[in-house]
Amino acid sequence: MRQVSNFLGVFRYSRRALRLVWQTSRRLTLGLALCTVVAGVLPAVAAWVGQLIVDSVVEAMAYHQETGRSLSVAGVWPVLRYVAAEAGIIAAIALAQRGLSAQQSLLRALLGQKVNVMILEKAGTLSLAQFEDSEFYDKLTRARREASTRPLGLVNKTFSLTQNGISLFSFGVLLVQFSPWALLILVIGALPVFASEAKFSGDAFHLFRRRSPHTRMQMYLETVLAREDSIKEVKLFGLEPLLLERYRHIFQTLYGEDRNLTLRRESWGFLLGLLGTLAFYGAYAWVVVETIAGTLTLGEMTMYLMVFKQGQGALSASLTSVSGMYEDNLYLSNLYEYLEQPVSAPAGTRHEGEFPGDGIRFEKVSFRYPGAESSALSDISLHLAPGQSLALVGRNGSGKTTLIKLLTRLYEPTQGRILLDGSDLKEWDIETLHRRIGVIFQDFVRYQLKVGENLGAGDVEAFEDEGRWETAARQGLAEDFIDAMPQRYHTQLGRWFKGGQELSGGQWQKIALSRAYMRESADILVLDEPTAAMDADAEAAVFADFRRHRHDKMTILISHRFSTVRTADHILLIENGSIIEQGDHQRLMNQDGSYARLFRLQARGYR
Ligand SMILES: Nc1ncnc2c1ncn2[C@@H]1O[C@H](COP(=O)(O)OP(=O)(O)OP(=O)(O)O)[C@@H](O)[C@H]1O
Repeated sequence: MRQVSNFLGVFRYSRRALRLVWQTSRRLTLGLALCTVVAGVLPAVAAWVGQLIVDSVVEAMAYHQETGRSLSVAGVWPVLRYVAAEAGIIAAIALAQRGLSAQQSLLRALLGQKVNVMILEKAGTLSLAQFEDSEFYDKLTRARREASTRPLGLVNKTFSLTQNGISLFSFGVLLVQFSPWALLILVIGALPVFASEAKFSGDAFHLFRRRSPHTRMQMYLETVLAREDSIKEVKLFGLEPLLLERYRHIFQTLYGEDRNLTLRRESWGFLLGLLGTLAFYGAYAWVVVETIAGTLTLGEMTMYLMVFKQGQGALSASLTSVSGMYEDNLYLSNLYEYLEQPVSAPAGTRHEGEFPGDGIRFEKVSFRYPGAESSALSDISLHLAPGQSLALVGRNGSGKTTLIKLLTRLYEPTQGRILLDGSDLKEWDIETLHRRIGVIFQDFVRYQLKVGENLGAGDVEAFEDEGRWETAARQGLAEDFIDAMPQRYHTQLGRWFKGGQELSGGQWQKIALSRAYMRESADILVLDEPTAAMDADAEAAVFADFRRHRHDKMTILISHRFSTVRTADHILLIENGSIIEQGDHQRLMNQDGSYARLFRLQARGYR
């Protein structure tokens, strides 16, 4: 029973794949269907015309022998007309097959693009938590790597199976006139090999799925070993042999499993295939004997021989389709699993808070990362009013960036709530919220795009606005080095594309800072260690400028440099996810606690 449902599983996703192909191009799908039917029926017609040729040849020969007449057009024409008809049929088959392959290539391109766009559109709706979940990330990688070519593969194979099915059926119609038993023997002989194909294809997929983490590790190692941003360190630390060895080791394990499966699959395929061949040649011998006995005409024998030959071909093609379809189906299940991944769409609709001008409030906020053992933040309460600045300090891993992730709604608090202008962040329309926040994270993105576009990324509405690029670059202190570049704002950045210029760490940081300034409409500015890679002059200038910006905006600054932190209106010292001291610089110094100790420690270092 399981085998049967396994086998029927072959068709599980065919309908969805077909719908996808139909939505991609109706004309091409119809053309494909038409060519499939034509290419399916015509071989049987050709076999039948073959019979007519032989029989009419035999008849014409007998006629000439009996009458002793010499060859005449009238005598030969009845035979030649069939030959001409067969030539026509063969030409039509060739046309249908060319039509099939042309339409398939066109559909492949269109469909690949459509599925990739679907995958990327879906990626845009997912939460950060989903991206950080390795199992989910695995699904995404698998979907991207394989599934873009699979839907058309499935449809092609479904069509090819249909085409071969039609051929086999029409051969059956011819064969049943000889003997229904012969037909039955052939069908029964072919079933075991079909079943084994379906089983092994299933095994292959499960193998593929189970080891996808290993495959992903292999892909990762490829990236580390061959990409410009990691090669510097890999070379200097001499990591190549070690990583390459790991890469080889993974391959060896995977290859061993592959080899086992391939050997089992092919040996069973061969043995069970023999059964089919046996049945086939049994029926073949039967036809030959019947012809010798005179029950079948020479023409009929020729037809059956052709039917057998082509039938064998159609059968093995169907077999290939079935095994491929099974795999395609399983891969598609992965694609749909990914596409159907539930997303908790932010449901808020607010464009304005209940108390405009109230600023940001955290009320007893705690947060634990999905799957983490302990909380990254516990019981955080704070208030930041417009025009005020807040600095977060604390050891590595104390929870500073996590607080920003909650504020920007990349994650939801596990307990407590965060209010903006008196309303819970959950109630806010997510785009309105994001428009109000300008943020640069430590790991900001270095887009391999033009300088200007790297700035424009901060405000999609002004993505191409050169005037705004220049203003932002001035505020972000990037103007000088951009002006010195060969094509100024139109210089390509990064090394991936032709003519790309690489920047220094500090210059990239200035680009990121300018990007945050692009967000003019934002009244909350968050800088997560924005100046770590800048020189001291630049840092001083950034903060001088920063103060000018503070009039009506809320600024949140994360930094390990106490010299810059001290100017903030409000300072939070965070340890293990909790606030342990807070107040302005003077107050914290007067308290003479951890902040004061750390401040003095750093000040000594600078002296
Ligand atoms: N995506 C994540 N999934 C699970 N745990 C995380 C994740 N990101 C951070 N953490 C954990 O949460 C804690 C707080 O991390 P966070 O990045 O907020 O620290 P931070 O104070 O910004 O540190 P740093 O000064 O090094 O930037 C750390 O213990 C870290 O291991």
